[in-house]
Amino acid sequence: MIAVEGISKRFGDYTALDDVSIEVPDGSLTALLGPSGSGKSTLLRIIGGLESPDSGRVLIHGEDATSVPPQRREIGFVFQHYAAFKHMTVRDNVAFGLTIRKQPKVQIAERVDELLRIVGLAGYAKRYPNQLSGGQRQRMALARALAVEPRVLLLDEPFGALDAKVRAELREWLRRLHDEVHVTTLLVTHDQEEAMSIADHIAVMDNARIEQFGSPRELYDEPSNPFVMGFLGPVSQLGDRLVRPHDIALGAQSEDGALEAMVSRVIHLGFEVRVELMLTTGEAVTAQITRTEADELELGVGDIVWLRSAGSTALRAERAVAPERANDEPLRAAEA
Ligand SMILES: Nc1ncnc2c1ncn2[C@@H]1O[C@H](COP(=O)(O)OP(=O)(O)OP(=O)(O)O)[C@@H](O)[C@H]1O
Repeated sequence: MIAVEGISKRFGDYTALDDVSIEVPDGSLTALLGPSGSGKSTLLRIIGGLESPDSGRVLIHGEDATSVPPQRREIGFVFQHYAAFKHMTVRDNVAFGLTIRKQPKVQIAERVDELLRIVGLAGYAKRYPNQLSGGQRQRMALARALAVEPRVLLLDEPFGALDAKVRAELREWLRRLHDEVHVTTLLVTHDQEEAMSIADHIAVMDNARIEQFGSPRELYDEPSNPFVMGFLGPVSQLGDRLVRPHDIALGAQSEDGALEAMVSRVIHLGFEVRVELMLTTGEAVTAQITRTEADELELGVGDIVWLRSAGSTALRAERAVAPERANDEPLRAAEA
């Protein structure tokens, strides 16, 4: 387990991390998710020992690692732009950490073969880094980081420089790799879909703090505040409530507690239909319903419909923090 306790970090008078605590369960793939500048990379770099905190502690498997140099933390790193040795083959790049540790040649060869197989580069051992695609280079980087059997893998936007299609493929690939290797992994990303689709746990960061920590489902269904709710998916405001567009039910008849609205646009997205509406207050609301529901209502622009919140995920719009979570409650993952 990686535990971060009360870490703060300032750069001049800018606060990059403000009393951050988090526990990353053993063997999990945990994402640090947040907008640019929220402090994700700084937290990762402090865990890796590339940056030192002003206060607080980093515990790796129960040992205080706060002042242990990075090379002795048994950590593997992969960054967005990986600096490979250009004059070395893929095989030698992957073997690098083992070679400098002077391990027996036969053992190195076996381990490298296995790693190249795991990352799907078995046929590429003799190539040079500039003969690989961007995605292949990042997979080589992963193999190289894993070669020395780190206790922890730290990934900082490892697919950030790749195009959307390759990103999506590598994301699935990383999940499968993690299922095979099970090394405790922390992934920095600003992409909520990436975090939601592969992480066991997500820490949502904003303004130098962790806003919420939990499974993707917990965060989506029970966001503790409007920031988390909005960062993980679309949000509509219905009266004084923030709800998910797919949690808005549309009816043709007026009913208690429902809000009157006029249909301003109907957008067919295949199975789903996005309905843009205008409340009597003049506020715009977006609802997402199924094609069947839209057909039953025979929705057309200018129609009057009645909206109510039908889902369980709703926050009061003016409230910053949900009442069930106190501010000082420690952030930790649910039992796996
Ligand atoms: N060495 C440094 N010196 C001064 N300021 C820094 C330094 N490193 C980071 N910062 C500042 O700290 C803040 C947090 O940076 P950090 O890189 O941790 O954010 P991030 O959430 O990872 O964002 P991004 O996704 O853009 O990398 C930023 O405003 C950044 O400018």
